[in-house]
Amino acid sequence: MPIGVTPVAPAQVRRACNDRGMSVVHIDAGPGSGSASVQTAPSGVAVASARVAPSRDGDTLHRPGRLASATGLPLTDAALRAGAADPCAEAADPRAGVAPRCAAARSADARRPGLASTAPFLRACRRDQPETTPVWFMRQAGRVLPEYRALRADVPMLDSCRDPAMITEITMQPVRRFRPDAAIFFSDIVVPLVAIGLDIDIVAGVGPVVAEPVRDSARLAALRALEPDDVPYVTQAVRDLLGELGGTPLIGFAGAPFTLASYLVEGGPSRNHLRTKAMMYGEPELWHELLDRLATITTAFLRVQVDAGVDAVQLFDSWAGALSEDDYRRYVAPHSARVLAAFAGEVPRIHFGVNTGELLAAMGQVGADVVGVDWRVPLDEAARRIGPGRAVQGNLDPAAVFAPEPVLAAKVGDVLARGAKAEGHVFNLGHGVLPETDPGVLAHIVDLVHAG
Ligand SMILES: Cc1c2[nH]c(c1CCC(=O)O)Cc1[nH]c(c(CCC(=O)O)c1C)Cc1[nH]c(c(CCC(=O)O)c1C)Cc1[nH]c(c(C)c1CCC(=O)O)C2
Repeated sequence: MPIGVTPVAPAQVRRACNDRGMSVVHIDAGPGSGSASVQTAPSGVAVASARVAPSRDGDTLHRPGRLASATGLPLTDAALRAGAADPCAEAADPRAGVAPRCAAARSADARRPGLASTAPFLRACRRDQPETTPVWFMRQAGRVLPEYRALRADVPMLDSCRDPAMITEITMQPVRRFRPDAAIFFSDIVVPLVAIGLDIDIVAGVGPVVAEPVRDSARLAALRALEPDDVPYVTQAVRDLLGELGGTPLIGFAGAPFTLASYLVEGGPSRNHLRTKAMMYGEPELWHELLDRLATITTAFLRVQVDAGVDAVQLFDSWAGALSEDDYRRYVAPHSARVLAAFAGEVPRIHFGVNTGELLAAMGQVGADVVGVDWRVPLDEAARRIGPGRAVQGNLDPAAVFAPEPVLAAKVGDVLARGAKAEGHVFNLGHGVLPETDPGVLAHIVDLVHAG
């Protein structure tokens, strides 16, 4: 159902300050239209959401950043005219000698204290044994959710990745629905490359498409270092999310140098990575310079996320499974190792690739605390290959969601039993959620995992 365009009368506006230090403006758009709210973070960035009358299938849409259509005003104008400037400031009374609630909330915008020792996801990453096995899903945000499809209906993928309100809302959608043990920051692996000026589009059903592939040393110059100012929306969205998430940890992520290189050299998704391997074998100096530049960009992109407060990072080397172990160790591992080493001892580092059964030991050795495993190798065998000192993440076949419930439940039970033999286990799918997946089945899997 479309959001109405009822103008907002002053009498319908209420101001408040929530316990996360955000100024909140509630706007009641009148009977049958639902309500809208604008939250202005201490930084001044406005986050809007609208509750509209339920649609026919009973879903309520939360549409951040779309308050323009709810009120007929641009988002920031709506916030300002509603007087959202800073009610928290009014609440502060320096003479009272008591920190106002809002100020306390503001100071808590670093990683949340105590979470590392309480959140099952973070405990499992550190090879502790929480009471329940933590679970989240790669690609849990996205097309399986009707509320995501509604929000993204006329917004290009990369635009949504550069809008803090959209990032926050899309990251929160699966958290509200499935109650997983971790949220994953909504973005894409090409976002840092776009941020430094590369012409890349994400084409629906295809993936990233690069206008000018990087195939010679002249094009390498385009891969300049990424500065925090290139991605202000990432910093802002992570900060806003920390306030939204309560006790749920937030995972930041980036693409690993090899997987990014494959997109850049091929110009888009590739089955056999022919041009990529041709450069790797034929021009090893150029190859290593390319991966070195990508490692620098990836490290900087993760640094922005970690400094803003994410609780863990996942380095996606989705296509590493295209390589033999020897080639992986020679041409790829040193660059991934440099990225991961930058965060040693700061936050848990998860390293994941698909079809990496033969690479599991090598991927563990590049500096991961947790090694992600696809569905092809049973987790107990995967843990044996990875060796001591690492937790595992995975590894239900993403297609198992289409199995009859008893078969699905048995498969979940098998993953749990084998994962219990590892030093730490984070339940996940063996790769991203498939677009045809019924979200209700994902919620059921969360329940099955938590029930043990
Ligand atoms: C290889 C890769 C990409 N992006 C990513 C990887 C590594 C993970 C993996 O192995 O799948 C990482 C990624 N991309 C996205 C996330 C969001 C967080 C999450 O919920 O996991 C994450 C973690 C959003 C996205 N990234 C993309 C979508 C779909 C875009 C849309 O909804 O139109 C989402 C939600 C697009 C994308 N971006 C990419 C591909 C292959 C595609 C799919 C193209 C398609 O089938 O439409 C590149």
